[in-house]
Amino acid sequence: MTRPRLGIRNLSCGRGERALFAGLDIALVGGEAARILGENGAGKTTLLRTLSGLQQPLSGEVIWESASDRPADDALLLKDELCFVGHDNALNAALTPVENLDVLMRLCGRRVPEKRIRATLADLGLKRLAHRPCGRLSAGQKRRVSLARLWLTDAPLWLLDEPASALDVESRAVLCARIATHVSAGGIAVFTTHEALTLPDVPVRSIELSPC
Ligand SMILES: Nc1ncnc2c1ncn2[C@@H]1O[C@H](COP(=O)(O)OP(=O)(O)OP(=O)(O)O)[C@@H](O)[C@H]1O
Repeated sequence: MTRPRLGIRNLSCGRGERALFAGLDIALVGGEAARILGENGAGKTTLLRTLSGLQQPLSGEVIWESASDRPADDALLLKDELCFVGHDNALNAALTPVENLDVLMRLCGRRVPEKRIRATLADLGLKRLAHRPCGRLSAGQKRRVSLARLWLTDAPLWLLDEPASALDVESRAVLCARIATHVSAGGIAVFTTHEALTLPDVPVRSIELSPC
């Protein structure tokens, strides 16, 4: 079976004209995970934004080779190939977890039955909060709602920016297990974290961003 590939070649990224890092080379295939390291402001979020297609690199290239029949040079913003959980939760405070997840999945080109969204929230211990406006949830509860996307998507590429922020120990372990399952099934996960995140039975490559 073909495995997806993510190639990052001689990549230089920045904000405006200013380069944050340069000459980054990474090659990942399905079944691999990468942890992006670097001090505050090193450009970890900028890298994930660039990989997702939300911003252009200053130079270099990002190549996504899908496991499907898509051409190798297709843009990464192929919504159904990518699940990007950003540093912000991207939740509308006035909408409930069920409504927010419905919107977020539609933005990725997926229609997920409400029944499945509710079941996923229940599995994640959020059953009683499923219909409460997200503005009335705690920081960790909001993060868990945002991360529930990882149980609803079948995108092969996951880009996760500080996914464990605000999570308690138990939720962090559940998250790690979910990422490991995704990678073991042939997916690719690229994540940033300041905390130690251990993915059971999955090799994780550490990539340090060095300032220019
Ligand atoms: N919207 C923006 N406009 C201009 N500059 C920005 C913007 N967002 C971030 N920056 C700058 O870009 C640099 C890299 O930011 P980035 O968020 O990628 O770093 P990071 O490695 O993810 O940091 P942290 O560990 O604090 O999350 C920082 O110096 C920051 O000040």
